[in-house]
Amino acid sequence: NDTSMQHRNLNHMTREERFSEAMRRTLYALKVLLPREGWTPVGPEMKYLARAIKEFTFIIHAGVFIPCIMSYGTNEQIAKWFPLAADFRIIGTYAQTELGHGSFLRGLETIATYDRANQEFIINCPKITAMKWWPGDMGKSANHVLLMAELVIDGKKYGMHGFMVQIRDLTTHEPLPGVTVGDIGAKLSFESVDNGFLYLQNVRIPRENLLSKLSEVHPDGTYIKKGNQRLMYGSMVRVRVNLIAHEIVMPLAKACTIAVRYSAVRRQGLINPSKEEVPVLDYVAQQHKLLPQVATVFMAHFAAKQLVKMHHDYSLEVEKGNTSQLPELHALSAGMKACLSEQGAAGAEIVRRACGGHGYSCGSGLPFIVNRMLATCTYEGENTVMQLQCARYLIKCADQAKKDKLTGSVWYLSDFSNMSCTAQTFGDLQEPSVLVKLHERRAKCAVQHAGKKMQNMVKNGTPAHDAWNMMATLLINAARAHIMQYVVGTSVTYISELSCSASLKKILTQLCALYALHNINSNCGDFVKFGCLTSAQCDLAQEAEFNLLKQLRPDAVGIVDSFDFTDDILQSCLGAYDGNVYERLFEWAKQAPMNKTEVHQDSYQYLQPYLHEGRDVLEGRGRNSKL
Ligand SMILES: CCCCCCCCCCCCCCCCCCC/C=C/C(=O)SCCNC(=O)CCNC(=O)[C@H](O)C(C)(C)COP(=O)(O)OP(=O)(O)OC[C@H]1O[C@@H](n2cnc3c(N)ncnc32)[C@H](O)[C@@H]1OP(=O)(O)O
Ligand SMILES: Cc1cc2nc3c(=O)[nH]c(=O)nc-3n(C[C@H](O)[C@H](O)[C@H](O)COP(=O)(O)OP(=O)(O)OC[C@H]3O[C@@H](n4cnc5c(N)ncnc54)[C@H](O)[C@@H]3O)c2cc1C
Repeated sequence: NDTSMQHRNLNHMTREERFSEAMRRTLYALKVLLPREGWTPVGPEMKYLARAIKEFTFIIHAGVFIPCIMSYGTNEQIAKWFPLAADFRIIGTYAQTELGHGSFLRGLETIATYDRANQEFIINCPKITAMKWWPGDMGKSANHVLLMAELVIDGKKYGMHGFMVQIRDLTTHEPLPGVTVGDIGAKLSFESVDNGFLYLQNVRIPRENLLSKLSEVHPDGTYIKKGNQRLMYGSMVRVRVNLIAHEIVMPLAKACTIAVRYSAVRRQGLINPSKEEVPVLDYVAQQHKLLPQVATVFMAHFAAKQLVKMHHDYSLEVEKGNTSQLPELHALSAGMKACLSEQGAAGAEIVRRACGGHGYSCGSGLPFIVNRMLATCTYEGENTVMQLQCARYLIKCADQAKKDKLTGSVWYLSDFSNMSCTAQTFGDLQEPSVLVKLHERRAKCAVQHAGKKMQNMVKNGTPAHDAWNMMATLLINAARAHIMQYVVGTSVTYISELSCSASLKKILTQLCALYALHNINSNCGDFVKFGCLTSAQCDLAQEAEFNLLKQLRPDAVGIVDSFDFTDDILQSCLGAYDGNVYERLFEWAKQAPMNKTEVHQDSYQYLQPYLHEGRDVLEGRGRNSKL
């Protein structure tokens, strides 16, 4: 109810206005909403911020920079920088990606050279491709960066390390000497975020600014390794784990809320010629577009909760020095981020398109969501690269499964029990246990298929790295299959263990089955190729999905209402709770800057002469008049 927090009409703002408005709202939220004694918002504040986050800035500061201080800093460094960052007295970002490199981190070119005489690091971007490019909040907001750079001592390279680098004066906010920094310009989305560029030339920082939890440099230049160096990639694992809830599940839930509510209101065409126009939600084709995406929201939410728990448990183990869970967590977080962002971004576009012309209007709130979700396929690990990372782990596990009994998320790779499907009716294929088994078998076969293909190539003399490259598409499919079995399996378990009413459990079970069946029907080639289903059973799987659409249709609006978004958060003329779509669209359009005058003077100056000339032409007075 605080009008300072209510969204302005963002679509009618310029990019710079949106940037300033986001800054205003974010700082107001932090000042008003968050208890001063703590930092991490909890309870209703966190729930609100997570829903309102889309037009906040400082997300990298909050979601990456601060967690990195905790992950990579020593206790002394945390004690120094965490309070400053938590109170926003310093604003930071995570500066890793460069103009020339984002995915291949071993190719990063920014250098931090140790100067023993002064006990300082000298930071340089030796060429244009070394310039940091993309980090959020860096162009105009941040005054510090957590800079990921190649550490060099006496000419020897030690790999990527994290350095705290101040880039702007804390009083004037001007760039410091040797710092060239700015905004990278208009993007597909994230209009309110100043993703920036950063060119560093001979910038000196104290030796103490190397974040030294995992390694340190002594005053005499001695380099000490202190832990599993793969923990240096730990911040990316954490963000991949966290962004699923914030940047995939939440926006897809918003898009589904808008599209389902609108589809219940929008009447268009006839099913029975003798009856009146129907709500488009009555078309099975529309249900087939929308309801599987609603199911994806729930299944991704359940799977993400399990992954967050896994990451939490792993973090506790790391504190005890046990990093044995890291390979599985890396593979799972990389695969989940890639596969769910792929599904989520595609799903948001499917439901946008299902809203016809008004879905193309920014007044629907849908283009904003779609464009924002597209970024999840690229940032925090480009999806293809992440899927190949996941596949790398799966191929290793498949080899190990030949001699060991595997546990964890890859246990099914060593399950050699009979997994043939005996389903005779479409009801059999709605059974959660049957759907889980089908997904496990498909994933196991996909991993083994990719592995076998590569082994055969290597046996025939192809170098292993070439075999890997040539089979990349099969490896990516194996990663997707692995994640789908994980999402279906964890969701079935989660729902079965949920203490809730029978009616709610029934709906959730139906949504889970719909998600699994939609995945089967969208990938039935794999399920038949790997002998998981017969062609006849594939027909039953389609029948099973259609049956679930029919069963869920009556509850569709109630299900999306349960996401509990306010109209202010949705920012949608199509998805507002009162369903007054047309009145809202008209009011919204009238507020457009284009309509602040009846005649648009800027363009009229070009039009006017033609209007007069046209009249002359029509009345026979104009140039070369032939009329
Ligand atoms: C302020 C208002 C208040 C708001 C309220 C607060 C709310 C805050 C919450 C927010 C939540 C989050 C929201 C997030 C929003 C997101 C916004 C966008 C942010 C975007 C940021 C970025 O994009 S940062 C840059 C990301 N970049 C990448 O991810 C780079 C990807 N590339 C790599 O990771 C690596 O290059 C690689 C893994 C692809 C290859 O690395 P490398 O060549 O070194 O390794 P190999 O492939 O040879 O493998 C070697 C070996 O290492 C293992 N390994 C690789 N990576 C990892 C890892 N991460 N962890 C563990 N192990 C790893 C790999 O498996 C191999 O092991 P083997 O045993 O040898 O097989
Ligand atoms: C909105 C947004 C916010 C961002 N925020 C930050 C931030 O805060 N901090 C930060 O450091 N970075 C940030 N980034 C950068 C982001 O992390 C990189 O864009 C991402 O890691 C991809 O790297 P790249 O852009 O170099 O693409 P590339 O790696 O060059 O990928 C280009 C193409 O090559 C393919 N490719 C690359 N390597 C392989 C391979 N090994 N096998 C097969 N195909 C391959 C990819 O699949 C892709 O199709 C942000 C990016 C965006 C879009």
